[in-house]
Amino acid sequence: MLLAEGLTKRYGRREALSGVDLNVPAGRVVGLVGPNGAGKSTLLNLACGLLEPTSGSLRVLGSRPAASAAHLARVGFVAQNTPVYPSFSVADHLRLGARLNPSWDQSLAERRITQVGLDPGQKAGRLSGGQRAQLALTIAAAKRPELLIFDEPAAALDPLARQGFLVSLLEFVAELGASAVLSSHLLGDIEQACDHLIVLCESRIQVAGEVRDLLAAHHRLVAPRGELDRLPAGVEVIRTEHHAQSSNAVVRTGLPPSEIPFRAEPVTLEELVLGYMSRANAPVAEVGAVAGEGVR
Ligand SMILES: Nc1ncnc2c1ncn2[C@@H]1O[C@H](COP(=O)(O)OP(=O)(O)OP(=O)(O)O)[C@@H](O)[C@H]1O
Repeated sequence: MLLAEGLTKRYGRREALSGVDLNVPAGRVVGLVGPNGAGKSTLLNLACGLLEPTSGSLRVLGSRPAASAAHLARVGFVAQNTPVYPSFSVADHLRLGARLNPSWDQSLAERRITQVGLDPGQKAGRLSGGQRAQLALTIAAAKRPELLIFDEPAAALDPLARQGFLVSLLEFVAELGASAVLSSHLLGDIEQACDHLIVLCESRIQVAGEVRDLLAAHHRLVAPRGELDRLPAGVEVIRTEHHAQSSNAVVRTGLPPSEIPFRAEPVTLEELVLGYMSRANAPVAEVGAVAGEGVR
């Protein structure tokens, strides 16, 4: 679904993406996470063809992004803050969608608008944030795309509206048999909705893969302080935290827990993501250390 090789995007001298390699298979709901300024919107805008790479390549559903009108119809995009036309009514948005999209599914659009309780006569500028997000999602989905891309669509919504939005998103993905990419700072949302994870920090991919595989390959270790040096080869330390008597570490390894000389517990998705974000922020000399107290 997404294949990037050496993908680089510069804005002037600022490198927003640096040599990104990615291979995400079709049929996934992908969570894209990373701190502010990491390059998430840049990656999503490249995937929609709104930006051109400076170098490297990106293929979306097997083609260059926005390669043709037919390819554009295969991708639905909901931009940050779910923009709509304020003076157009909900029904006007559906009419516009029908005019602009050859594969438009009016009955799907009308059914969803009714289901989420939107008034077709209401001006979009008077909708709440949650209602606007539902409208934008409906328009993107009524194109019947193979891939839905969302840039922080639910960031401004209250927990109940966010939940409603996520449920709608997953229902669309199931109904359309589509893939989806969703950028978010809300790790709970990612955990709930996504089966594939990309952590992007400092313009680079820190880790990417199936959530299930990533959780299986990472552990939280609890060791007496100063003893993490005894970790065997093949255990990569992602993050350590030192207390008076003990050290905790998030590690990545293919070794069975029985071969690790400390108590190994499962990690949560949040611990995993925070581990990689902290490592990306660590001073250069400490990044890449394999074990011990050098990595924080
Ligand atoms: N049009 C632009 N011109 C110059 N620099 C830009 C432009 N757009 C983004 N940048 C810079 O590129 C970097 C990546 O920005 P981007 O918006 O992709 O990050 P992000 O991960 O989506 O951030 P956020 O979570 O805050 O939305 C940032 O340093 C940003 O300042």
